[in-house]
Amino acid sequence: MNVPLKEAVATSKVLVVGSGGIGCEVLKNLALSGFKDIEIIDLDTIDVSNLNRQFLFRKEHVGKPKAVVARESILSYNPDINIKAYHDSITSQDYGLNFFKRFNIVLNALDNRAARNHVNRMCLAADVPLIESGTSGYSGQVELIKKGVTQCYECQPKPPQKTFPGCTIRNTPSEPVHCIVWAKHLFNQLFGEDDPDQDVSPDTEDPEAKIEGQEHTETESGNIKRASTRQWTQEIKYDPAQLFNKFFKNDIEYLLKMENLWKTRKPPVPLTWEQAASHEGDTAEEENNVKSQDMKVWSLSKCTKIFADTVGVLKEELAGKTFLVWDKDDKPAMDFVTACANIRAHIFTISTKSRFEIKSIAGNIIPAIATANAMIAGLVVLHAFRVLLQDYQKCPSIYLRQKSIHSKFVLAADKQIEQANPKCYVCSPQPFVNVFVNTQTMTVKEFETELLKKSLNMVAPDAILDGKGMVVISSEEGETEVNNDKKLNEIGIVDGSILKCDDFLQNYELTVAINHYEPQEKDDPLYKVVANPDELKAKESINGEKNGSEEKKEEESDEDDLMIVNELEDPQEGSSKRRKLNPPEDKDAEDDDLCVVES
Ligand SMILES: Nc1ncnc2c1ncn2[C@@H]1O[C@H](COP(=O)(O)OP(=O)(O)OP(=O)(O)O)[C@@H](O)[C@H]1O
Ligand SMILES: [Zn+2]
Repeated sequence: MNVPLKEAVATSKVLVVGSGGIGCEVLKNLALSGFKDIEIIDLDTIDVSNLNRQFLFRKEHVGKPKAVVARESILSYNPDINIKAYHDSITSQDYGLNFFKRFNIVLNALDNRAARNHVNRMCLAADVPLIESGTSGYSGQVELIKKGVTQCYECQPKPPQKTFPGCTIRNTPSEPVHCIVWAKHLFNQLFGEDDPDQDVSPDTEDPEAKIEGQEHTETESGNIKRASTRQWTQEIKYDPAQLFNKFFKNDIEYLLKMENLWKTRKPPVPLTWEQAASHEGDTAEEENNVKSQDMKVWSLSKCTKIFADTVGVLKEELAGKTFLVWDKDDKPAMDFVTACANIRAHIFTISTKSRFEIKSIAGNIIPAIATANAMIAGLVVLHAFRVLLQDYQKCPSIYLRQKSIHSKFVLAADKQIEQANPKCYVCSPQPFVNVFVNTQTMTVKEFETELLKKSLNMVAPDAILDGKGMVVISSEEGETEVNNDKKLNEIGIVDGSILKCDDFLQNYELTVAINHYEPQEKDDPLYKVVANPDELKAKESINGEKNGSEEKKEEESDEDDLMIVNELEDPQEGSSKRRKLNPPEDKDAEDDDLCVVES
């Protein structure tokens, strides 16, 4: 390691987000390469299934917070490191802009898109370089995200995570996976947390099923009864025969009445409890099968028996609890899903599957590979070295992939760093405004009127709380009125929050960073805005016309309460400068950068 790098490593402050498979490896690499100031955050506790690859954790740590144990293990390698652990979600409002600004670099080691999007946006706003990474089985990727230099995590649309339309699941399954998803939904309807999106009964709103001229009527089997499925199940005391006949006979008969669905498809065949229990068709084949129990495809009669048995066991498990959580590793829960998925597959003439196959589909299982995590974590820290020396151009994305006949390389790098997408909603240059408000006393309505409209020249603002994706102010009447009288902090707008604001009536977007501020002296303004005043207006619209805000400026502002400070000034020094500048007689040459809104 050369001297400048050694120094940079020893003096930099690093945040590691996530201490799972990649995070443990990254932490070990950081500790062994001389980093002295590390913070680590993870929301989870240690599960026994983590131990095969998350080597900072041992059996005795199961159930303890990952971040806390990771810190202790790292300190046992090197007690001289200053390392702080947070057992929390990075998306919590406690980790706002000012939290991120404290770091020289952020290293993501996460496993979900929502948290990655959040950290991406915070790092862009705080202008802190972020190294993003991930693995999936034997594949992986490392990518640098640096404001103004590279593309961001959200520059390119990501393929949607695979979901199936509700009507395919409820009305017209055609593949085993559709039956497996339905069976998981059935588990939740009977034993799990109520989720209206997981209805299992026939979908009468299916556009394909609609008969022209016939309005939808509320029917026994259709959407309307949905809410009472659990109640009915309790009333019949989880009687397996009645449950079976509802889901596999009555509901199927109901589906058959939606004749449009079966014009081009093979119609399902309703199945009664008695028929299924005494079904003989494939028993002999099963008996002859030498494979292990998990690899066998159960016969229909066996599925029916297991359905009845597991309903009994799960009913007992539910007693005294509000709901059960489906888990692929919970035997009765997995057996129930296997049985139900195969019974439904039988009804729709879809191929049935072994418990093993159904488990891997139902659990979305892609095995985590320790060596893939280790390679990616090594590359993350090598990228971090270059970033600390500001060698950004030497940090193109690197991909880990399985060796194939097409390529003998396991690691492949892009030729150069990817430029940002100029149309990216998240990172395209957008006026950035720092506002200083008392988040504990200002109401949402006051914020909208005083800040967004009067100070920032918006006419019909929509404001989204970044990271949470929550619309806090809407130009649509009635949509966010409930927020009006709430204090900003009551709806999660706190120091370090970021609001994406868009004007419905003008071509005008702003990113607003919130800073909590309490006036200290009598003549301190109630709030302040730090921005480039030229940016605080609508862009010309497509046809070249200006709109809205010019006139508005004329009529507004009898304010002593507000000042707009040019962003070239240090906002933290605002109050001393303000005192100097507010009274007209104090104005001197230095003040040219400042713009005070006058009445
Ligand atoms: N919002 C978040 N804030 C903090 N940590 C998070 C957040 N979301 C996910 N994580 C953490 O990121 C880590 C990702 O690690 P990994 O992909 O190895 O997942 P895992 O849950 O440990 O393992 P697996 O999913 O394979 O069972 C997890 O420890 C998880 O708790
Ligand atoms: Zn972007």
